[in-house]
Amino acid sequence: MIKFFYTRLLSLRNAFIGWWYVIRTQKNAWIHAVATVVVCLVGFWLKLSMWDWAVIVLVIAMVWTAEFLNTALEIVVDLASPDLHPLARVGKDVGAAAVLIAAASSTIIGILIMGKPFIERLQHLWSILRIK
Ligand SMILES: Nc1ncnc2c1ncn2[C@@H]1O[C@H](COP(=O)(O)OP(=O)(O)OP(=O)(O)O)[C@@H](O)[C@H]1O
Repeated sequence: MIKFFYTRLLSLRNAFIGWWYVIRTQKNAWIHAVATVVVCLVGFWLKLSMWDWAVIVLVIAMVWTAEFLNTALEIVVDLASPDLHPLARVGKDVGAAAVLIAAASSTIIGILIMGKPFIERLQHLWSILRIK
């Protein structure tokens, strides 16, 4: 039983090492991190509903998952094919496409959920400033 929990703890530790590797080495991950913080701050500011948050968390997780899998793919491709190879290129390009699709669709979903309330909030603020 103790061994079971110990090995689960080790797995968790490995997952965090992988997570830190992505944060440390992938420039795209820095963009995702900034986008994640900005989206969460704006979401709190707009007081999004529970369901809106559920969708936002889902699409944020989708982008991060795509980035993590793409990084894993890049590393395995580099390991298997250190020299240039057309198949290695296709493998990496397809991985990059997955991140692109996740990021683009998340942006659209973010705009659909937060676009209208964000503009309404700005208009509200603007009307308060004009009265003063
Ligand atoms: N071994 C290879 N053989 C052929 N083409 C490759 C190889 N490695 C990389 N490429 C090409 O170079 C591109 C960039 O690959 P690289 O490994 O530098 O990814 P990256 O710059 O880290 O990607 P990202 O910007 O998504 O993090 C790939 O999408 C692919 O088109």
